[in-house]
Amino acid sequence: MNEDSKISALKGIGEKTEALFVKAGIRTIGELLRYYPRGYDVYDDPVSIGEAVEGRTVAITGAIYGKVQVGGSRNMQVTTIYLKDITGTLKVIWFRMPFLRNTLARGGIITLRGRIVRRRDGLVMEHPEIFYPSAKYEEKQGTLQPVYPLTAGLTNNAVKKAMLQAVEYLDLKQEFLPEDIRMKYGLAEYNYSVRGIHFPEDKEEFFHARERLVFEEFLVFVLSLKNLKSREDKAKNGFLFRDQEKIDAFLGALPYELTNAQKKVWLEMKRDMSGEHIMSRLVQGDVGSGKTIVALLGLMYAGLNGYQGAMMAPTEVLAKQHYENITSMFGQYDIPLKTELLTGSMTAKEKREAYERIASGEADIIIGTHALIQEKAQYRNLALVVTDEQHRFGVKQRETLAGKGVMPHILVMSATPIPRTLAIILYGDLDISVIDELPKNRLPIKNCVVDTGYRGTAYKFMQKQVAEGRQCYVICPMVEESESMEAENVIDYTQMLKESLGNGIHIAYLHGKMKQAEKDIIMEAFGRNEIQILVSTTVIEVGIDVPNSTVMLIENAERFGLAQLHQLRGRVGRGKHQSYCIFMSASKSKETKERLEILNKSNDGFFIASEDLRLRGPGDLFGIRQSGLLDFRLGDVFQDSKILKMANEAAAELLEEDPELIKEGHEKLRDHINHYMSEIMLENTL
Ligand SMILES: Nc1ncnc2c1ncn2[C@@H]1O[C@H](COP(=O)(O)OP(=O)(O)OP(=O)(O)O)[C@@H](O)[C@H]1O
Repeated sequence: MNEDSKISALKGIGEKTEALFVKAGIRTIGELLRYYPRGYDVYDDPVSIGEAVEGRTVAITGAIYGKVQVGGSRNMQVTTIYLKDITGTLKVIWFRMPFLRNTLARGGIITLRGRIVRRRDGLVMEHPEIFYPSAKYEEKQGTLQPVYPLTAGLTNNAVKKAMLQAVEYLDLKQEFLPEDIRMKYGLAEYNYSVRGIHFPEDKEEFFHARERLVFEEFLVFVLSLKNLKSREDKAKNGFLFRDQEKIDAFLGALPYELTNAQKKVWLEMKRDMSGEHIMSRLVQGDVGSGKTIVALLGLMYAGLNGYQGAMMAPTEVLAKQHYENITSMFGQYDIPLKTELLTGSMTAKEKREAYERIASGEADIIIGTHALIQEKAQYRNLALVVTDEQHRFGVKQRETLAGKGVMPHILVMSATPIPRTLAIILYGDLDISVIDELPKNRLPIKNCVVDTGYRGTAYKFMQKQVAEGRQCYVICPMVEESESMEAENVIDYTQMLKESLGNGIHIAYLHGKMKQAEKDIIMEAFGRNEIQILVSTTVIEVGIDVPNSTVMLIENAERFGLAQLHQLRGRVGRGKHQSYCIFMSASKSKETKERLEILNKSNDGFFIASEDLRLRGPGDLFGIRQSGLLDFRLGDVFQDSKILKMANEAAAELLEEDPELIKEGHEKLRDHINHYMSEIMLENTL
């Protein structure tokens, strides 16, 4: 058995379980080993009730006090007990587990491990794991138990069981980092690290293991990027671009003037596209800074010069939004270019017809999702691709397109405020432009951080804004237990909001489990102001642009990262009306207040990102990754910026000494990079 063996080679994995693993992208032992935990349950020593702090997950040993109660609604039965120790009494609840009643009714000493939250009647432990009798806790005490990202049907236990076996077979895998690099940067060995990331004995082992794996991930990334760059440096610009009067006329007719920053970027793009080499440019700009219009100018430039331009959006909702805006602008400003939409959810017939118009050159500007670069999409003369930073679209896509013999100009848009030093490493293959100025007509968003007692006032405020013709977003409280409950939760919340606000205001909801067509209908209606209040999960966060919306109410703001809150807030303040963001939080903790205060004070993405990092501190690596930027499996470019810089330095040294990686001790690393590059290619064609 080796890393390429199928996972069915492991004990206890039959056909059904294998199918579940495959659904999660795990076919081989190697893929299983790289399926890293998304967090850990830390089984710390039990604390007393008096020491229980809101927001923490703790273990508490105590006596079951009084009767077991089962209440709540039929859909959501709630089992309640009281736990008592010498420092106090704590309420404990479980959802949808009425059968616990019999076990708990026996009374006695028990250990419970769960999250402490604040409810109306004080601190409550929610849905804890039960150790009964309490001595059972000792078996787990002091350990870190992996928590894996799961797809429907696959349990954490199933992954853990398979992983334990895979880790056993690890010695089959050889170290591939060159020994001198491992020594210089003090990195742990591969075997130790893989074992340590899945089943760390203690926190120290976890940190060492993680550091090595993050380094390895960054090193491979940086090396492939440099590899790509050296190949691309030579790419000559085979297109002929001439200035287009229609673009100047278009700019003159727009209801606003471009900001100086936008003008500068547009000039840089024009220079690139008519220059000697193929353009590879990243445009970085804070939320709402007006990146879309700049991208559109690029697309028009391609189209009016007789070429095709394509724009790839990260979600279907966004692709549709761009398609509609661009199509209507072309109509309004008399731009003789034909637009085409291409997304995964279109019917086979619709897609076929779109492919035909793309291949024949009838379509000039093509807007869509991933589908844009799939095998069947053959372009007539594609000269520009605009993409989004998400999912490393830039790198993957270039490889795929190059594989089709097409070498278009590339423009990557990013709203992530990464400091320049990091951007240069991460986008080493791109030139960087920054839009560092917001449109002039903008009024800064007014922020406030409030507790849930303010909810009624917030609703009245939204009512008033709607009466003035404006629109609002409400980000619903999150449900951590499960995705399907999230949908239910949004629906319940919407119902409650309808009851509070009465008829006359159209309120609709949006969540990740809805079908694409349903989401489209809602977003389009919201765009036309037929819906005034949109209740949503965070699916709304990227790029949605409805400038008439002026209120963003975020429930449970304490549960989001600052960067994400900033993105959410960016959905308002996009037009000429004064906008407001209300961060509502049930938490009384000082840390939460301090964090939210940063958003209250500032609307500047760069400042927020740096403050967020400062507050969290470099040791705060447990649990969920914060940014998820660039789709790294383990590394977080913000929190692991030191490791990223180290890996970059190591890559530069390596390539200087051995540019082709052919010297002794480097072959395994080279194989690994080739494997990584082909993985990227594979993901593209799936
Ligand atoms: N120079 C400008 N003056 C006034 N309004 C502008 C200007 N440039 C863009 N806008 C408008 O500002 C709004 C936001 O622009 P856009 O959607 O391009 O932002 P963005 O940078 O893509 O933001 P996000 O990252 O949040 O998607 C749009 O409604 C757009 O029409």
